[in-house]
This record gives sequence, structure tokens and C-alpha cells, in this order.
Amino acid sequence: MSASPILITGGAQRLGRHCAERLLDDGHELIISYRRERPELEALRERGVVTLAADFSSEAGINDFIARLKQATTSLRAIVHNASDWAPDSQGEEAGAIFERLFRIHMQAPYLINLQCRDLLEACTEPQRDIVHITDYVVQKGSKKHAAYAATKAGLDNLTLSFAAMYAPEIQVNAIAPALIMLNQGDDEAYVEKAKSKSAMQMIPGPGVIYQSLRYLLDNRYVTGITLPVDGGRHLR
Ligand SMILES: NC(=O)C1=CN([C@@H]2O[C@H](COP(=O)(O)OP(=O)(O)OC[C@H]3O[C@@H](n4cnc5c(N)ncnc54)[C@H](OP(=O)(O)O)[C@@H]3O)[C@@H](O)[C@H]2O)C=CC1
Ligand SMILES: Nc1nc2c(c(=O)[nH]1)N=C([C@H](O)[C@@H](O)CO)CN2
Repeated sequence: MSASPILITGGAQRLGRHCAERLLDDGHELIISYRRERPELEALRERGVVTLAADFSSEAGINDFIARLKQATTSLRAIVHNASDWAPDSQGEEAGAIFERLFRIHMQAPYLINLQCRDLLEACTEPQRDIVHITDYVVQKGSKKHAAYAATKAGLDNLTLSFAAMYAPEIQVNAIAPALIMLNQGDDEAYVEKAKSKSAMQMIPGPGVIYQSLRYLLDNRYVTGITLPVDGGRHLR
């Protein structure tokens, strides 16, 4: 019987894709969700990754994804809630729509997936089953330009505590709270220098540090209800 797959939401690029590729290298079966079809998905499909389209910006979209996930597998080893939209706040009439969209992606999707896929995790015959929420250091301090993003990530952080209490001891539930891990297109040199200066380690580490943290959580039978900071010592500056 093949091992139960790991689900990473938003696994088509950047941190999620890096972790998907590293988990494949470690011998896991993978399911990823993606929103936009693109040629880069073919390489994952060629490695046997099941790719499921998903738009978490509506409850109907979330429930449609869950229904197709349950058609794709009868068990899960882990769920990594990585999908996210780093949308800045708007001062205009779209402010409410932005907040609602980020609430659905960062809070409602993990909440409904965790509730409706508990049976898939409990059907896993391996000794450990995990849920991992990818939050953000900014939960600790808020954000002047990404208040809706920070607030909805804070909601996801709190869901870690509730689900860890609800699902113990069968399922472990933890979070990883990154600060700047990798840049976006268009980040100029001034942005890079300012960003580096915000943490004690003064570096932009790349996605490997997130995989190291995910690997730790997937391999540790005694950790639940915690948030792992992966932020270069932002709190020290
Ligand atoms: N990058 C960094 O430095 C930091 C990242 N983080 C967190 O780490 C995680 C990974 O970051 P990163 O790789 O940069 O993330 P991305 O910005 O690359 O987003 C990850 C994925 O989320 C998917 N997504 C966006 N909107 C929706 C939606 N409405 N429905 C479904 N999926 C959606 C996208 O899918 P698609 O591409 O198919 O449209 C995208 O591939 C995120 O949770 C992020 O908040 C936290 C702090 C720093
Ligand atoms: N979904 C995303 N969330 C975040 C991103 C990103 O690119 N996509 N990037 C950041 C920044 O790196 C921020 O940490 C810089 O201070 C935060 N979240």
C-alpha cells in the first residue's frame, strides 16, 4: 500500500513549490493546489504530483476544492496551508473586498479544509499526521501597509491553537511564522538593503529554511500547538 500523500496548498511556485520538491526528494507522495495553470506545473506532474486547481477566494471555491481532493485521495499524511495573497491594503472602495478575500484564503480555507479533511488524516496508517499553517512574523507586530493580510494571518495563527487542542493526540497542528524569506520580482536594491537590516541575521535566506522547519515538524511526535519563528531575529532589532 503506498504511503498517504502530503497536501501543500499553493504549491506551484516559490516556498510551496520548494517544499513540494524537497518532500518528493524525501520519498513522499504529493498533492498540490494551484490557482493559475502554467507550464511549470508539468515538471511536478511528471514526478507524479497530483495537481488540483483551487481558488480559495470564495466559500464555494473552497468547498469545490475539498470535494475534488476527496475524489483524489482517501487519506493524507499531512496538510500544509501555504496558499496566500500578500495584498496591500486599499484606501478606496475595494478595501472591504480585499479584506474578505484575504479572510477566505488565510482563514476560511484552512478552517474548512481542516474540519472536512480530518477523516483523511485519521485514515493515514503512518504513526504521525500533521497540519501545518504557514503564517507570518507580522502577526506579532501588525503592518501599516498590509493590515488585512496581518490580521488574517493572525487568525490563522490562532486557529493553530484551537485545532491542536481539538485534534490531539491523533493529529499534530503547528505553524511556521516566516519573515522575509525570498524576494519578489521588482524588489530593488534599496528594498533589499532595508529588508536585510530589519533582522539580526541581516540576510534573505531563501526557501530552504522553511523546508528545514517543515521537516522538523513532520518528524517530531511530541510537538503540537506551537508556532516556529523563522525570521532571522526580527524581534531583536
Ligand atoms: N515569501 C516570503 O518571504 C514570505 C512568505 N510568507 C508566507 O509563506 C507562504 C509562501 O510564501 P510565497 O511562496 O511567497 O507565496 P506566494 O505569494 O508565491 O503564494 C503562494 C501561492 O498562493 C496561491 N494563491 C494566491 N491566491 C490564491 C487563491 N485565491 N486561491 C488559491 N490559491 C491562491 C498562489 O497560486 P497561483 O500562483 O497558482 O496563483 C501562489 O502560488 C505564504 O503563506 C506566505 O504568506 C510569510 C513571510 C515571508
Ligand atoms: N503570499 C505571500 N506572503 C508574503 C510574501 C509573499 O511574497 N507572498 N512576502 C512577504 C515579504 O517577504 C515580507 O515578509 C517582507 O517584509 C510577506 N508575506
